[in-house]
Amino acid sequence: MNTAPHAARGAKRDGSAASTAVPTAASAAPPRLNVRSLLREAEVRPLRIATSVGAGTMALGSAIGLAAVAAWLIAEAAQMPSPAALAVAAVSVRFFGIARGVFRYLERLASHETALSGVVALRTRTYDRVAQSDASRVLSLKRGDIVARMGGDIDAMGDAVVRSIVPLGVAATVSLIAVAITTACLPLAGLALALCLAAAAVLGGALTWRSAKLAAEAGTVAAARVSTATLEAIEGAIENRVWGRRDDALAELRAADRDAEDASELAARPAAWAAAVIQASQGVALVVALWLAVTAAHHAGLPPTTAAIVALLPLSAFEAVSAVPGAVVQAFRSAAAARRVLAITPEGESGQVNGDEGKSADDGEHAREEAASAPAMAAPATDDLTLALNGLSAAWPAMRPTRPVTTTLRPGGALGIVGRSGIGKTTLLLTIAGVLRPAAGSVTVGGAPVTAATLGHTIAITPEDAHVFGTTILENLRVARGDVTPEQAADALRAVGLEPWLASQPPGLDTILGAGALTVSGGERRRLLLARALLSPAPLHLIDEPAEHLDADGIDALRSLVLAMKAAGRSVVIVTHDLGILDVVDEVVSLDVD
Ligand SMILES: Nc1ncnc2c1ncn2[C@@H]1O[C@H](COP(=O)(O)OP(=O)(O)OP(=O)(O)O)[C@@H](O)[C@H]1O
Repeated sequence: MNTAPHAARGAKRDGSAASTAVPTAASAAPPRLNVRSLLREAEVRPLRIATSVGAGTMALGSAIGLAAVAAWLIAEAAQMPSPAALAVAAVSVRFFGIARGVFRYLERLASHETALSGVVALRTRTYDRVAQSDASRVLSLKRGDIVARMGGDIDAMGDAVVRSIVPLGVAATVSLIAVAITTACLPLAGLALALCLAAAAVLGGALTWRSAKLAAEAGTVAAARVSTATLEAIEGAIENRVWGRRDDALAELRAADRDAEDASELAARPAAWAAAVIQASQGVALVVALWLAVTAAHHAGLPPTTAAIVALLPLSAFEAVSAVPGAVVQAFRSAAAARRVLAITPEGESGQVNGDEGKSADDGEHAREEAASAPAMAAPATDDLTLALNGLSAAWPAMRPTRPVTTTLRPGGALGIVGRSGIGKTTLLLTIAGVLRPAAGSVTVGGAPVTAATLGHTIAITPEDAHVFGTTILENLRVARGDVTPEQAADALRAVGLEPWLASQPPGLDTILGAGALTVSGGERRRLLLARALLSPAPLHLIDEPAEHLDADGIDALRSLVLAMKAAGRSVVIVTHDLGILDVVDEVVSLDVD
C-alpha cells in the first residue's frame, strides 16, 4: 500500500505563511557540513579523489615541464648545447605537450565519474531520508523548492568534487612540488616561493569567500527586489497610470536597481582584492626568485640552468593557484546547497551528517519522540483497531491549532469531520494519519500512538488532490495494493459507478490515463480515487472531500461505498463540506469554534 506519497501531495503547499512566521525546515538554521561528511554522503572513495588529483597534477606538471624545458633552452642557448642535448629537449617538449592533454583528459574522466556517481548516491540517500523524515517539514516547502533542492542543489553538491576539491588538491600538490624543486635548487628561493604561494592561496581564498558570501546575501535580496519591482511596474502599468502611481513604481524600480548595483559592487570589491593579492604575490614571487637566482649565479656559483629554473618556476606554480578563487566560490555554493538539502532531512535536524555538531535540545527531544514511537511504527501491537482521538488538535507551524477533538472510532464505524473552509479539517486528517505530529493531544490505534509509518499498514488516506498517474487504469488502482487483479479492479470501478465509463474505453483497464488526471473529468477522477480507497487493505481509511465533483448518482455510490466498507469491518473518517452524505457516519465532529 502506497498512500504516503498521496498524503504528501494531498497537503496544500501554500507554505508562504509557514516559511515567514515560524522557523520551519526552510527557515531553521541549517546544520554545518564538513568536507569529510560530504564525501561520505556522496560515497566518494579517497582513492578516486587521489586519482583525479594525481592526473590533474600530472597535467599541470607537464605544463611546468614545458616551462622548465623552455627555461633550460634559454639558459643553454648562449652556451651552444650539443645536438644530442637539443634532441632530448625536442623530445621532452613533445612528451610534455602530449602528456598535458592526455592527463587533462584522464583527470576529467576520473573526476566526472566520481562526481556523477556521487550525485546519484547523494540523491538516493536524500530521497530515502525525505521518505522517513517528519512530513510537516517537507510539506511546508513549496513544490518548486523541493524540486530545486533535489535537483540543482544536489548537483551543486556534486560539483564540489570537480570544481572545488580536485582543483584545490591539484593547486596544493603542484605548489608543494614547485616549492620542493625550488628548495632543492636554492633553499631561500624555495622559502620565498612557499610564502608567496601561501599568501596568495590563503588571502585570495578568504577574500573570495567573503565576496561569494556578500553576493549570496545582499546580491540575492537585491536581485529579488529588482524582479518584484519590475513585475509590479509591468503588470500594474495600467492601474498605476490610472491612479497616478506610475512615478512611484518607476522610482521603486530605480531604487531597487541602485541597490542591486551597490550589492554587486560590494561583492565585487573583495573579489577584486583577491585577484590583486594573487597577482601581487605572483609578481613578488617572480621578482624575488629572479633576484635570488641571479645573485646566487653571480656570487655562489649556481649553474645558469638551475638559476633559470628557479627564476621561471613561480610562473607555473601560480598557474595552479589561479584556480583557487573559482574553487572557493564553488565550495561556498556547494556548502550552501548542502545546507538547504540537509535542512529537509532528519539528519539535517540532528546534525548526524556532520558528526554530532549542532544538536539542539529540541533535536534531542525529537529523537526521543521518534525512538519512543518506533515500536508502534512497525505494526500495530494489538488486534484492537480502535481509533482514539484524545484532545487532538492539529496545526501547521504558522497556523492556529484546531479545537481539540476527543472521540473514539471502533472498527466498522464512520466519523465525519466538518467545519468552515480553512479551519483545519485536512490538517486534522493528516494528523490522524500520522503525517503531521499533533499540536496537542494524541491519536492512537489500539492504544499505540499513530506515526507516519502507521500509514499504509493500518491507516490509508485519500487526499483531496490524490494523484492520478500517467499509466493504465489498472496500475492506478494498484497504487492501493500491488496485487489487485483485473477482476477486483473491475468490481471496485463498478462499486463507484464507473462501469459505463470503463466500458466506453476500448482498452478497458489498460487504458492509459493522462498524468494528473488530465484525461478524466473531475467526477470520474473522484470515483477512481474512491475505487482505489475501496481496494486498500488498510482497516482504517481517511478520505478528504469524497463528495467533491460528484453528481447525485455519484453521491449515492459514495454512500454505498462507505456502507460497504463499514460492513466489511473497516473504519472510515470523512472530511466533507457536503452535509448530505453525513447520514452514513456514526458521529460528526465540527471544528468550527462556537
Ligand atoms: N502544507 C501546508 N503548509 C502550511 N500551511 C498549510 C499547508 N496546508 C494548509 N495550510 C494552512 O492550514 C490551514 C488549514 O488548512 P486545511 O486545508 O486544513 O483547511 P480545511 O479546513 O481543510 O480547508 P478546506 O475546507 O478549504 O479544504 C490553512 O490556513 C492553510 O493555509
